[in-house]
Amino acid sequence: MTDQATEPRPPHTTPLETARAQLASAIEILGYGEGLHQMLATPRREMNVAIPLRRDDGEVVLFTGYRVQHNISRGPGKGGLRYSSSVDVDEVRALAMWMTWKCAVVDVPYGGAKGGVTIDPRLHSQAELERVTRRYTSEIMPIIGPERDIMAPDIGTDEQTMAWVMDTYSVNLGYTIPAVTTGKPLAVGGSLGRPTATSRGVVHAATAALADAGVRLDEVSAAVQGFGKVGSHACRFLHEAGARVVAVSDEHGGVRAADGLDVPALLRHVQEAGTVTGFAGGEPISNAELLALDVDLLIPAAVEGVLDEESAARVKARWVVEAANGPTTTEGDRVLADRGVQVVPDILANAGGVIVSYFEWVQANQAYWWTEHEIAERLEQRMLASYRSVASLAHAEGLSLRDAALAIGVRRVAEAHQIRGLYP
Ligand SMILES: NC(=O)C1=CN([C@@H]2O[C@H](COP(=O)(O)OP(=O)(O)OC[C@H]3O[C@@H](n4cnc5c(N)ncnc54)[C@H](OP(=O)(O)O)[C@@H]3O)[C@@H](O)[C@H]2O)C=CC1
Ligand SMILES: O=C(O)CCC(=O)C(=O)O
Repeated sequence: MTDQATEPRPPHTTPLETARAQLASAIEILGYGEGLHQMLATPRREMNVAIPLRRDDGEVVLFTGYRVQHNISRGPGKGGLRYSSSVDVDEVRALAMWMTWKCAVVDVPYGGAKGGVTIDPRLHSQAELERVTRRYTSEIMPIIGPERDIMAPDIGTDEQTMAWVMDTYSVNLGYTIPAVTTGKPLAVGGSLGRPTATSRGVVHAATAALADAGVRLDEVSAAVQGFGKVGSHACRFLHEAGARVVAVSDEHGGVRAADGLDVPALLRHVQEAGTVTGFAGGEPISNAELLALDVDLLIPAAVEGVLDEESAARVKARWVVEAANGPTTTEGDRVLADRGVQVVPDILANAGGVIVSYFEWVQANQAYWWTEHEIAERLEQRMLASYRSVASLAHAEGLSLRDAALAIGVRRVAEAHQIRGLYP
């Protein structure tokens, strides 16, 4: 009999290890050879840049930034820009690889890319963040552009960041080029519906997964980890659809109310306090406790790796819908599968953001703008059609939704290589 207390813990799985293991699983399912595997595992192009910043008080500090283009065979690189003190090149490589499969699964004509700067944006003024963003953009100018690589917001960045990137790029070329970023403010060529698109897509994916089991959203309870751009709107949409949102959290901790949180009041609290903690309409709860709550639907919407072997073993939810990128490690995935938890994978569940980014890029390229209704309708159609093709393959082949989504995404990218003549 094993002594649980003395058994060594498995080493922490990094996002890149998770991404590589997922690719290996898809390669096996598809029966591809080692040459193609290596090509798909390796980023096509990477740039590391040094970003000196003169702080508001005159001190000079140096940051490191990255842009990784994992694959550009189906179109330009596409993916967010992350500002976080924990960003490193391997994390950006993993996020870029996930973008490649995501864009292919929902069939938007892009490859996959991601950027990051190792900086905690909460410790800097807007003026400092603007200088960092402009310097980072200037350094990576040679590899970005509307036909090369298009940026969008991710953790720690927002519409304003995208406006600075777009302006820096445009000023360097001498004319305005809105399509170099997406997730911009409307005033500079942003799209209606982009700020809420990822969250809407998550709720469409959740609705479809529940419907496959004959369950409606207004019958379920939900817990959401992360209350930023994605998590906060996801809570709002779940609440509006009649789901009982019983717990939410951010990096400081969480709040819980068994009968359901008053989400509009919670959103007002966060506007004032900057955190969900201290909300009078709920009891305090830790992030670890939130993941283990007895709810129907669990939505991780924060960072990678939160559902590992240990935390996954405590999950009581019947569905995990991954709003975050890479929230489940390979071991966590196995544990959830063994326990019968249905996981709607990140590359499908959170693709609403890149779908509406694609709509924004199309609109900017045409200089012709769609209505919010048109965008919401096209987003829903594409999310549901993508979910259906993933779920059908999973059903037909006896695969998990993750393996089915990866198989579709990886196969489409491999086909592009083959047809272009790059098949090794
Ligand atoms: N923005 C988008 O369009 C898309 C985002 N994603 C993914 O969604 C996730 C969230 O992104 P986004 O909402 O944009 O990012 P934000 O920076 O807007 O929000 C991140 C949220 O996560 C919280 N958080 C950070 N670290 C932890 C932690 N260790 N435990 C619990 N909560 C934590 C933050 O808390 P605090 O506020 O206290 O710092 C904040 O509430 C990321 O995985 C991102 O890659 C995926 C597709 C598109
Ligand atoms: O909107 C985009 O281009 C990509 C957003 C993103 O970074 C993601 O989907 O992870």
